[in-house]
Amino acid sequence: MGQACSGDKDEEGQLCVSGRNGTTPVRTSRSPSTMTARDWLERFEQEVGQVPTVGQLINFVKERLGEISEQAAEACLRLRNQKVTEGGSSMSHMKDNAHEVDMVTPMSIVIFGATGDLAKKKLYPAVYQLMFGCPGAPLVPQNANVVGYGRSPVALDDFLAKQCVNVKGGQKEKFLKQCSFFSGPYDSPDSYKGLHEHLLKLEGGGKANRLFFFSIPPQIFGDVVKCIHTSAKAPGGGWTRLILEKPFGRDSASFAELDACTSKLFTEDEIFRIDHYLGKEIVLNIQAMRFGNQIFESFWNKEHIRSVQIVFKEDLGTGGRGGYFDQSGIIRDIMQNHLLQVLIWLAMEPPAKYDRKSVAEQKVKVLKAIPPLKMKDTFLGQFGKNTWECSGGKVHQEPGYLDDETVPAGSRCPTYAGVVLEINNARWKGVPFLMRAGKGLDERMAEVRITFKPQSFNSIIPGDSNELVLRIQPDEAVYFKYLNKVPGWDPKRAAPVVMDMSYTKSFPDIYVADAYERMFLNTAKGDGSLFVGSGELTEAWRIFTPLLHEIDAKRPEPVIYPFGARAPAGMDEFAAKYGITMAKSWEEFLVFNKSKFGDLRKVFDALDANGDGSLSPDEVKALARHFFDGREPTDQQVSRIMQRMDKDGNGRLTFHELEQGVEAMSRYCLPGYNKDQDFMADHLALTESSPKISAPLKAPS
Ligand SMILES: NC(=O)C1=CN([C@@H]2O[C@H](COP(=O)(O)OP(=O)(O)OC[C@H]3O[C@@H](n4cnc5c(N)ncnc54)[C@H](OP(=O)(O)O)[C@@H]3O)[C@@H](O)[C@H]2O)C=CC1
Ligand SMILES: O=C1O[C@H](COP(=O)(O)O)[C@@H](O)[C@H](O)[C@H]1O
Repeated sequence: MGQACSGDKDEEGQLCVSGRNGTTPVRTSRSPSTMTARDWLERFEQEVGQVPTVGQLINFVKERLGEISEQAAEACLRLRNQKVTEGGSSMSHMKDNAHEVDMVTPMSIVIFGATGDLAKKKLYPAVYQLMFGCPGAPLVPQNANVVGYGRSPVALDDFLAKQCVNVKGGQKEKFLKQCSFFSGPYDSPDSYKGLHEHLLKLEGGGKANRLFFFSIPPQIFGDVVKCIHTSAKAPGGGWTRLILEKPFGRDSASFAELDACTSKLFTEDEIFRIDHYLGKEIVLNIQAMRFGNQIFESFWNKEHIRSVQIVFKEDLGTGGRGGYFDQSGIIRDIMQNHLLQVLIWLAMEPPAKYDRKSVAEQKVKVLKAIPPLKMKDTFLGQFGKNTWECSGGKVHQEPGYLDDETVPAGSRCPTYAGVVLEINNARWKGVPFLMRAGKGLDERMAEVRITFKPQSFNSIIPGDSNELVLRIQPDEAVYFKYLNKVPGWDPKRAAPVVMDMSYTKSFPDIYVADAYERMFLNTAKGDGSLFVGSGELTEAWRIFTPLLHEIDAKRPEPVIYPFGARAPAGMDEFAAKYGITMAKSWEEFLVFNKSKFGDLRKVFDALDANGDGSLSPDEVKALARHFFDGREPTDQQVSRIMQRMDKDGNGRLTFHELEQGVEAMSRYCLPGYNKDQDFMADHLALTESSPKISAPLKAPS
């Protein structure tokens, strides 16, 4: 019989786990008879590379010791549960003592391109948060030196007033005192000697750690890398780490050149290629969902999943930076990096461990199974100008892409693309992965939509496919659409409902860090598991380069869509070729069901609780929820609906405004849709018997 050492609790409250076969060889320094539950847990994680389930852990001990006592099993259970609730898997970016920030050695953070847009929008605010602003701050030393670097001299106060305008918080003054600026060319070793002297003074002249952020155009990366290497590396044995912003080249050849130049001078452990989507909460959550639960991994495959959509939408154009955008286009700007990274984390096999090397291995492996993209599996669009009426009868005008003065006349650069990827491995063969991304659309939104395969038993109670949606932004959420019986006499009457885990509801008041905060923090820790490896970039460019070269050479004509559209005309049909139905917007449901306005009136009246003939934004939310995809629209979506429909601008929507709004929205909803959709009728049918329309059925929590 295995036994727990009697009442043997160590200071952490763990019972010793020992067994009959005390001679079983073990790798830990302790003998099996003295191994604690923690030792066994660690050993499991070392050998298997994940946090075990309780059963796995007990079997693991049994296999090695022959038996395990009940008491000892309980100790394992407690410890394992404690570890899971603390968020304590060995996923290094979640909690990993192997990667700690050195809070003692002086640290300098140098931002190349400090006068630029990214530095202002993201970098200075992120560094401030880590030093002073976020819960638990400081997460990097508060006396870190934050040094901006740029080509032209600046007056420091003016520079800080402009570039730190987005830094918000009570300790801003203290932070600004830590900031300085150094000017010089990017390609002169002498200038970097000057930078080195400047840093030495700030650091005190001894050992220091240095983090260099490349917020500059990639064509000068090579010069900067060389100059840091010759003249500005960290002194006294401190670490030197480089964070490189995308784009990492524009095709296979240019990436290889860039990579050769950086990796000749710095090791892979010193290079942190950033993809800020990897720092977004929902993207990070893919790993926790897949590998921290029991159910997801068991249906994460071609037997159960019919298609995967990875979607990025922006309601902005190119904002006068079209000249820059025109060099890349939406595929290079969003797909080859951000959306592909999301795809990788969704599709890769579990890594043996959550360290940089093991993660990179699995990422490369899944990429190797993806054949190069083909033009026939690609849809291209470009936004044109549009005009619409909004609140108070004001007319809103949006220029088209070609109206941007910085865009070359007649450019065919795609601002929208849809591409379908295949993954030819045992897990995914035959499952289409549709990526679609666009600027100048109806909303800012990014999501993953996983649609499940109907199974033979579904003929008993037919209905729509289940969908698991991971909403990356705005309003992070995970929700699951499934069929639920409608309360009442008919046992077969079921309707789609939503099991909704929105972060604001499930984690109220929790601090959601900006992606750049995490990326700075992980670099300071030396944890590269969330950064992009050289091997995976080689593969990523192999997949995209032939298509990009063909687009560059042949300049296919993109489909022009009006600014603010949900998608270009023809995109739904393109998706349908792969068996994929793109989610409709709330407005479209209304537009397509105009003929049922009588019913809309019923819903409107039912929601108009005080009977004053108008709906408040909250009531509009309920209306939208009723017709949309079952879940609550975000505040942003509701304010957009109000903006478009509330013509007198009084903050309430009359039925007349709603009707007119639907008419106006018909202009957005492009021809070619199936006008006979009966979605609205289905939903109304559900509520016919109920006098008051309320939220859709609440899913069990
Ligand atoms: N802005 C964003 O939202 C995002 C940007 N990125 C990437 O981050 C990096 C920086 O972006 P962003 O701040 O928008 O870029 P900017 O165009 O604003 O340029 C940043 C700085 O680089 C310097 N610079 C610009 N052009 C040149 C040039 N031809 N030669 C030498 N130096 C130049 C300028 O600084 P100075 O003249 O003072 O030396 C400029 O302030 C880029 O690689 C971009 O692709 C990635 C994701 C999002
Ligand atoms: O990398 C880029 O990302 C932004 C969108 O980032 P998000 O975090 O706001 O989703 C995009 O606007 C830009 O064009 C692109 O270069």
